Amino acid sequence: MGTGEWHIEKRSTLREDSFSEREHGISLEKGPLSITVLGASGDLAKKKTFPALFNLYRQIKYVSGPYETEEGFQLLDKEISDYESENDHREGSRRLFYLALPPSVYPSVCRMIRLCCMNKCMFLELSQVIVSCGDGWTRVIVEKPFGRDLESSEQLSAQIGELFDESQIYRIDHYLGKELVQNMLVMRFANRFFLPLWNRDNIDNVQIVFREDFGTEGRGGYFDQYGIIRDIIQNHLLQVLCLVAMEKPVSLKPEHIRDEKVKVLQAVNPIKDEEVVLGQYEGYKDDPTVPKDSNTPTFATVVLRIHNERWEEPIDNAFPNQCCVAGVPFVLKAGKALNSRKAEIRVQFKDVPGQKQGRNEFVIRLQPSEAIYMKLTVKKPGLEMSTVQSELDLSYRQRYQGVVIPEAYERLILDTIRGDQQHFVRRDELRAAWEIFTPLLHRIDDGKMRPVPYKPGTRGPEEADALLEKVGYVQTHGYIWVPPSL
Ligand SMILES: NC(=O)C1=CN([C@@H]2O[C@H](COP(=O)(O)OP(=O)(O)OC[C@H]3O[C@@H](n4cnc5c(N)ncnc54)[C@H](OP(=O)(O)O)[C@@H]3O)[C@@H](O)[C@H]2O)C=CC1
Ligand SMILES: O=C1O[C@H](COP(=O)(O)O)[C@@H](O)[C@H](O)[C@H]1O
Repeated sequence: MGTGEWHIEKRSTLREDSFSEREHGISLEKGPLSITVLGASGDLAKKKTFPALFNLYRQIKYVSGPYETEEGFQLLDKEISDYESENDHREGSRRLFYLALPPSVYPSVCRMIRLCCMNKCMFLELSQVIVSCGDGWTRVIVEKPFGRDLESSEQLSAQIGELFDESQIYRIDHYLGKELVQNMLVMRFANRFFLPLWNRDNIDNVQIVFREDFGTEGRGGYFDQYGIIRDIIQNHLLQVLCLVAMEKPVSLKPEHIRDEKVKVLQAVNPIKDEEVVLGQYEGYKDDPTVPKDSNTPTFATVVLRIHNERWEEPIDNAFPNQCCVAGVPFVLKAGKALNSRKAEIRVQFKDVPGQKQGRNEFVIRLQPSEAIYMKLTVKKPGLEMSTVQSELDLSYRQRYQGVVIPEAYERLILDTIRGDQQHFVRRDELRAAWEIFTPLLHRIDDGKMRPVPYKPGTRGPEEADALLEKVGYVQTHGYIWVPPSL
């Protein structure tokens, strides 16, 4: 739905074999399913939502109209109801609304959906007596950024919470749909060799990195209101941090996993200004939609410390006033218009006494070319007794040849249809995420912290690498990776 005239497009129906029952017992429901994309003419819908929907082979109808009035939504309801009547609707009508919209219109759109477009109960054809609502449902997918800070997010949550139950609200963070993000808990908790090492005694620092080699390009107007912390760090990278740092959940049930995520978020210490570097690429303000005095960061490195037994250094009782030894630094780094595109988790282990060659690193590359590798020291092959840096390498393209890794949105939309909220953000989780970043965001919004300029096509501000070094990261030199040939 957007603005302008109505028009309708039909596509082929879903292949019967494209779903299978999930291990945790969620089975395919039957009955007509209507998916409505609100914000259909926008960037997100074009880049992510439609391709994902297309891959799921669903019908897509396009209905345009204003967001604030009932009229358009009544027409939408009629369109969906007609479709449901044309199909076998005895199993219940299932309606999924995907809000690819700015959060400012979420409340009015949700109100209209509640008022006009909820799934219908089924009638006996002749007597018009309600017999059942079948397995019908109405679910709403909402995109990030969900609010601008703690207060606005809570306000939004309260407004939407009056209209829909938590079980109907799917707060999407597409990083949770990425293959290697979904692998994180399996790797951590299903492998013996990680269990005893995953803590402050062995891990020196963790980096969670997002780099893009293009700027805001046509999205300057949107981006300038949010900046890189709200666009990437407060949501995508923080969600990844949860999976890296959380304790083992009681089970893989969505609520158990989300309970642990909330706990770890609540244990994050307040961010210190001296552990933040902000940057803005030169040329960002040339975009006519960006104010000339914009203070918005397009790059940020933020260090988080987690106050719990696993990650925090114990206070040395001999030096109770000693400050600043705050435990393992989790360095969240994101930037636009840099010299490369990648997203990765880099876990760097502490030095081995007497070993000078390089620290062990465990790297999970989310994109591009999914890979998990472990940098380690081995004997250099040959007659001499010398050492060299090498790797244990699980490159997905090589190891899983012919396997298609689904797009994150494809997976998450399917989860919504199945009613599985494991990879979606719960309300209390969102609140805890905003609690971490709101003070810093307000300091930036008030101009108390300013981004340093950096040249597009570089690594970003040099200060960021200096901060990384200051918190303990030691770059490995002399490591050469030889890509395997297929
Ligand atoms: N299966 C696979 O595909 C594998 C691929 N490789 C490849 O081998 C190459 C080397 O791997 P690896 O050593 O892990 O990764 P890199 O050499 O790319 O980066 C290592 C770390 O050093 C930082 N860094 C890079 N340049 C600088 C600099 N000038 N100053 C300060 N810090 C810097 C990086 O920061 P930042 O994150 O900001 O870049 C990153 O934290 C990479 O291209 C990698 O993709 C290796 C093993 C397996
Ligand atoms: O949510 C967002 O993510 C994209 C990057 O997504 P990816 O899956 O390609 O890593 C980013 O470009 C955009 O600014 C942001 O809003």
